[in-house]
Amino acid sequence: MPFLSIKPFCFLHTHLIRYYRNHTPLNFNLKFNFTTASSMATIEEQVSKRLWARSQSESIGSLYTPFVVSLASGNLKVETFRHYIAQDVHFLKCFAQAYELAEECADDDDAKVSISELRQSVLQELEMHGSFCLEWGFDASKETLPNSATIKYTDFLLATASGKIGGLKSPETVTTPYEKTKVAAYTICAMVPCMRLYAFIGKKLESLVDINGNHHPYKKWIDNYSCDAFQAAALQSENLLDKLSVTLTGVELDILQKLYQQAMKLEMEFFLAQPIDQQTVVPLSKEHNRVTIFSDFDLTCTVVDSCTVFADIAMATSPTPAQAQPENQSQITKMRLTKLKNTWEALVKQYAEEYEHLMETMLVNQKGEKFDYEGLRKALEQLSDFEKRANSRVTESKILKGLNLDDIKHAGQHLVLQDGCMDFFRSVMKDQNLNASVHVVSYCWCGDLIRSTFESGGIHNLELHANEFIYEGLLSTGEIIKKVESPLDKLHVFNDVLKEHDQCDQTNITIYIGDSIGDLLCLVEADIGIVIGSSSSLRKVGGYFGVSFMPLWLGLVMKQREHVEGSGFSWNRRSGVVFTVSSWDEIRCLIVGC
Ligand SMILES: Cc1ncc(CN)c(N)n1
Repeated sequence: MPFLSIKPFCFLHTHLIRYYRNHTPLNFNLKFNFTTASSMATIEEQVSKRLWARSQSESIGSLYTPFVVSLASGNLKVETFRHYIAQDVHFLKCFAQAYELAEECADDDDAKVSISELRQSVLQELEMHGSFCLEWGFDASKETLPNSATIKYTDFLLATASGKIGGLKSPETVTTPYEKTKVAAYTICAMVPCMRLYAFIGKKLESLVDINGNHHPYKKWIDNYSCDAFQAAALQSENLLDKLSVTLTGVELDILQKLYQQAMKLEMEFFLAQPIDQQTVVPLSKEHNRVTIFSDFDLTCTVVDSCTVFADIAMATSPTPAQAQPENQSQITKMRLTKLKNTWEALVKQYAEEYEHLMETMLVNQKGEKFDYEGLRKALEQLSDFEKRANSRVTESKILKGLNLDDIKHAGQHLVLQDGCMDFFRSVMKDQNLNASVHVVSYCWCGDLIRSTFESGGIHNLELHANEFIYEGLLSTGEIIKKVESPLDKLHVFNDVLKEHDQCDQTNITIYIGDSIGDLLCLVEADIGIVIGSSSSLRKVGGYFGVSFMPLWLGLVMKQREHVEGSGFSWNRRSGVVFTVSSWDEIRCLIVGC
């Protein structure tokens, strides 16, 4: 089991940092940092930036919708695009109207000017839609009725702009300048995510225009949202929101957050509501009804390596000197604790040194251009031997002796997972269209930790392939039933499972999710290998053997672009390409949709 990421005794600390990062209230800076004018500027910036950062699930969700992926690929049917433009006209007219209402409510002259400028840019966008109609021969008047997703957003926006916001008084009573400014802030807040999202999507799609040799059929649309003027308008709307929200209380900032999230959700639903009459690469659940998912656990699902958890439990299990009564007893306990700590440190040090040496010897030959599966496998055989030796040292040291099963389960229940990880497993398990089997394949020393982690999230039916502690009563003996110790062991598990599944169903598609070198063989063997995180050693070793790393979204857009209607989407095992993601949300969007 890799020790490399071990920082003994930092488990609780990491928990705290992570908890803090996820739970810092939007009004945190207002409470703690409101003394000077310059600090106010930081506060102003932060509201819109924080709100956007918290909307990652919806922004990624929008990017992975069948509509946006097909639009990006250039093969979206023109009829779908026409329908979208007609819906967007309703959306934009309402947007312009909401700006008017917000301008009336704002009491600051600069804010009024800014709102008026933003309104002008919407009118220009509407002109662009008119030019689309001319260029593509659409008759915008043919389709006049907004669909339910469009209505949901326009109703929401107009209600907000009229002061009908949860918890606020009825609109007629919004009379004081303070209350009116608040309504202006709320209204702009319900619009800012739409601007930021389109600026984000515009930039993402811009890079693809070149891939299409500058002949992208929707180039004009992409240019409009990636251009400097639109990017500046998005920023202007954010600055406006930051300014308008300076005087808001904590409760009002919470309302702001809800409005922002609601707008993001409705934006995503707007994309999802576009009728797509063509095969799309996402979500996989639409085209493939049998999916076998494999995932690594340490640092793929978790934020810290489970070695650290066991180190912490071992330290905590050993009584502290203060707890022991007599002086000589206290001395003995102190020595035991020091010995335990030194043993851990020695194990970690030896692991790190040998690992580094192994890396040097593994990568001595000329770096190949082509994908070299056999070379990779041979190199990882060496790594397998090394991992097994390291595990033997751990069991011989008896460092894992005396850990209580209840403590392990408790640690598992409180283990912090990567954002979106638990949601991913839950949504895969409950997706009716997807006949998914889910396997967790891990070097972790103790399967009980993993089981209790997932069970605490309500997940009971995944298949676990990991090592197990041996217990006497509730206490671990320090011995391990070794099942998955190395890259080759992971590959054996993967192949054994697939042998069964492929026999049952040829349309079965396999996905492997991992973060490190130990996952590389499975990553390249799977139909879709997905790397989460940014391990540089994984990229180095992979690159050395000709593995290429491609952002998942880009890979999907390329697949969609190559696709010929009527044929299936083919995914090749051992193609030498693995996909990269920065969050579990991307994987969820790929497999089950947004
Ligand atoms: C649905 C929607 N959202 C945002 C934008 C960018 N103004 C737009 N045109 N359409």
